[in-house]
Amino acid sequence: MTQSWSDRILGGFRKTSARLSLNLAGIVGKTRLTDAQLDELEDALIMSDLGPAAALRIRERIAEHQFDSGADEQAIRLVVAEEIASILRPVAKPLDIVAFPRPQVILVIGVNGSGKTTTIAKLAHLFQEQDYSVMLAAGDTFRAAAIGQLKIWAQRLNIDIVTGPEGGDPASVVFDAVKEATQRGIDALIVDTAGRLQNRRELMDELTKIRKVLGRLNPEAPHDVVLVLDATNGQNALQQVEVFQQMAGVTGLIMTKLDGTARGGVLVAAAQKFALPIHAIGVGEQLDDLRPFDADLVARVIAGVA
Ligand SMILES: Nc1nc2c(ncn2[C@@H]2O[C@H](COP(=O)(O)OP(=O)(O)OP(=O)(O)O)[C@@H](O)[C@H]2O)c(=O)[nH]1
Repeated sequence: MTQSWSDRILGGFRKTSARLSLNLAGIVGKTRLTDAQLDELEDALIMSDLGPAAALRIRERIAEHQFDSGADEQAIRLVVAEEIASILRPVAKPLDIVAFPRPQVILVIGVNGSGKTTTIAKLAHLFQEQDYSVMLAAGDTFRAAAIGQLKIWAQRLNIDIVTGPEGGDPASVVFDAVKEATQRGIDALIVDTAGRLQNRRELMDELTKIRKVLGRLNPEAPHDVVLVLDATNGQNALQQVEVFQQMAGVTGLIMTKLDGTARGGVLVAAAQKFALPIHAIGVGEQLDDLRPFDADLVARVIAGVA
């Protein structure tokens, strides 16, 4: 039986939600919580991967809240859900195709294994469903397997892909791709990039060069620099945002693998800390497993009131 969308989302946030539940159990107050109870609550939120800043914000909200019918677990959860939603709502922004002139160039970055290739395929599929024409560029020339994987997806999606030789210059692949996409009036050009963080200097040079070449062809390009994060990485994902911010100037995030054993609370921590748009979330390995990011649903699931 296939799982529903909210079941999958539940999957990805179950760990966070369960830990929060465990830690909230037993907190019962009158119209206001005591400082000790607020401390307990704040700890519970931090342990649920929401991060210290979001935890403090939620604590303050609860501290000022007047629980007229008593502060039981459910009443507290509702306030927690509302505050998480208010952290998430401003960052929930789909990736829209608006570039003029076309194409909109979307650079996709992230460490190897984060789900970058699959996310590119899912994004391409999403745009196709919205009747946009899409082209791919295999800018990770470092590994033949990366080029091969992307080719297979392009075939499945029936879209064109520009590739270069293994070990070739990624910037030249991107240059060719933008030229071709421009000539053909393609709406969205999605560019894969290498993700070997262990050699930061090289990667940074590579990304800088790609940006320079793009800028020469179209000063607006890249229109988007989307960082793909693996939700199962928990707090490490936050460090990756910082590193890639410095290297490539991230404009938005997509968090993947929110279906399995993910620690989805990290999404709230990222929203609070970086205020970067979260374009979508990945909840599986299939093409239609990229979903818009629904701030209210995610907030309710984490707080356990869904
Ligand atoms: N469960 C789940 N698995 C995913 C999701 N997205 C990607 N994957 C899987 O994660 C693995 C890595 O995905 P890739 O797309 O190959 O990741 P990549 O970042 O391109 O990695 P490299 O090809 O090693 O650079 C694959 O087995 C994917 O099927 C997701 O949302 N949920």
